[in-house]
Amino acid sequence: MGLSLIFGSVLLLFLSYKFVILPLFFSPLSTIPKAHFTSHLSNGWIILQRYRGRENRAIHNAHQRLGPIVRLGPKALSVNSADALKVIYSDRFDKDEFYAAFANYGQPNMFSMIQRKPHADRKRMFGSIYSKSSLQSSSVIRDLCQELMVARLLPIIEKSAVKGSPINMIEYSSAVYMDFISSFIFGVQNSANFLYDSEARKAWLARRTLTKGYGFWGMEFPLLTSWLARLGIHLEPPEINSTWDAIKDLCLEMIQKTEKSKEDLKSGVQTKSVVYDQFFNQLSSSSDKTSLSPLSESTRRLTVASELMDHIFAGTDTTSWTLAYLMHELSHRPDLQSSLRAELISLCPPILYPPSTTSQTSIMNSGLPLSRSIDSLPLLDAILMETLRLRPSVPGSQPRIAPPSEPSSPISICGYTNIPAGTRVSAQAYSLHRNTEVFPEPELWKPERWLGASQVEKDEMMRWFWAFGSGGRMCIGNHLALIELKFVVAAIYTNYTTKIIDDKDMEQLDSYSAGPKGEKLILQFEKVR
Ligand code: HEM
Repeated sequence: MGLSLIFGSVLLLFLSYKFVILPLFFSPLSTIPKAHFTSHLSNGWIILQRYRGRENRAIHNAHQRLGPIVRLGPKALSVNSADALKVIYSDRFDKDEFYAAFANYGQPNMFSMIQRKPHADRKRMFGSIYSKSSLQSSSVIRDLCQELMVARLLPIIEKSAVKGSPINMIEYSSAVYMDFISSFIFGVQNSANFLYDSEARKAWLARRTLTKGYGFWGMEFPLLTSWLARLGIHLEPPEINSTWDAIKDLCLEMIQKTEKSKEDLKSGVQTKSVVYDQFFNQLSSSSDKTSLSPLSESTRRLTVASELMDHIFAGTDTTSWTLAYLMHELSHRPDLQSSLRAELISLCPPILYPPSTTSQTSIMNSGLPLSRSIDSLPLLDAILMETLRLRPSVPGSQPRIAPPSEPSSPISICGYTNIPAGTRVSAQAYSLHRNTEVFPEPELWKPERWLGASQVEKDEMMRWFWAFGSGGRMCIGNHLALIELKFVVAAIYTNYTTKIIDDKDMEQLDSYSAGPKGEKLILQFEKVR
C-alpha cells in the first residue's frame, strides 16, 4: 500500500513535470507567444481549428495579434517571416509525418517521403525533365499545347461562344490540366481525355467531390481510426476508401496502356511518355545496381504508380483552381481583358482561333508562339502572380521538424534559439501573402501591384511569394504549371471575353490545399471581334 502510494506520487510528479511544468516554464518554447491560452500545454486548439476548416485563418489571426512567431502547441510553432523560411525550408529540416499519408498503393513517393536522403535520391531520378529550360524547349510540351489547348479546348469554347451557351469553367479547367499532366507523363495516346470524354470527366469530378472534406480522422489519428474501423466503427463513410481506390485505378490503367503501347504502335496523335520513361528507366537501373534489395516486378510497378499518381494529383487540382480563380477575377475586369488581349496579339504568331486559312504560320500546324515569348509578357505574368498570391492552391501550413541543434550552428528562428529537436515548425502561404507592408490591401486582387513595383519592391514581393514553397521540397512542377497556365490564358483571352453567369461557389476553402468550395463557375464566352 505504502509502496504503491509512493510509486503513484512519483508518477504523478513526473507526469506533471513533463506535461505541465516543463512546457509551461522550462521549455525554450515557453517564451514564444501562444496562439491560444491552452497552446503551451496542448495541441487541442489547433486540431479543433483544423477540424472546423478554420486553421489557416486562425493561424493568420494569431500572427496578426502576436507577431511573426507563435506557439500552436507544446511542440508546434508557426512562423510568418521571409527570413525564417530560409532556416526552416533548408536541407536540415525533414518533413513532418503528416506527409506520409500521401503515399499511394502503400508505396512512398517524392511528396510523401519524410527524410531528406531517400527524397533526394528520388528527386534525382527525374533529372531535368521539369526544369524551366528543358520544358521551354520541349517539343512534347509544344505538341501538347497544340493538341490539347488549341485542337481540343478552343473548339469547345468557340462552340459555346457561337451558341451563346455558358460553360462550367471548373469542369473544363480540371479537364484540360488532367489531360495535360497525364499526357506529359504517359503520352497523349495513353492519357486521360477528359476534354472530350464527358462521362469520364464527370465521374472523376464526382469522385473528387465525394472525397472533399474527408481525411481529417485518418490523418490526425491514424491508429485510432484504423482500430475503430476494425471494430466496425467508421469515423468517415467507408465508401470514401472505395472512391479513392477508383480514383487511383485510373493511374494503373494509364500505366497498363503505356506499357502496352510500347509493343503495338497506334495511329493518330502520339507523344512521348516523358515522365514515365524517365522514372521507369531510372528506377530499373538503380534497382539493378542495388544487389541487396532488387525490386520485385509488382513493387516496381506500384512504386511507379505511386509516384506518377502523385504528380497527377499535385498537377491537376492546383493548376485548375488557379485558372478558375484567374478567370473569375478577370471576368470582373473587362478593361483588363482588353489590355491583356492587346498584349497577347503582339505574340508572334498570335494564338488566333479559328486560324486564318491564309496565314502561313497557322497555329493549327504548330506555328505556336515560343513558350519563352509567352512567359515574358508582363501583364499576363502579373495577372498570374497576383492570382497565385491571393488564391494559392496550397495556402495551408507546410510542417517541418526541427533537427537536433549542432553546437557550431544552433537553430535560431525569429530570434528564438535552441528550438528543441522534434519541434513541428511551419509557415503558410495564406499569411505570407497577406503581409500588408509588402502587399498593401492584401485582400484585393490587384495585378497592377506587380507592374508598378520598383525592382527593390519586386524583390521583396518575391521573397514573400510562396505559392510553390521553397527549398529542397519546393514544388517540382512549378515551371510546368506556369507554362500550362500562361498558355491556356493566352489562348482563351486572345480570342474571347468572359462574363460571370454564376460564381456562388468561388469562396476558397480553408485547408492545406484549397480550391473553391463548390464545383461551379459558369462563364459566358464572347468572341472578340
Ligand atoms: C499552380 C500549380 C501548383 C501549385 C500552386 C503547387 C504548389 C506546391 C507546393 C506549395 C508544394 C510544396 C508542398 C509542401 O511541401 O507542403 C508542392 C510540391 C510538389 N508539387 Fe506542386 N504545385 C503546383 C503544380 C504542380 C504540378 C503541375 C506538378 C506536376 C509534376 C506538381 C508536383 C509537385 C510535387 C511532386 C511536389 C513534391 C515535391 C517534393 O516534395 O520534392 N505541382 N507543390
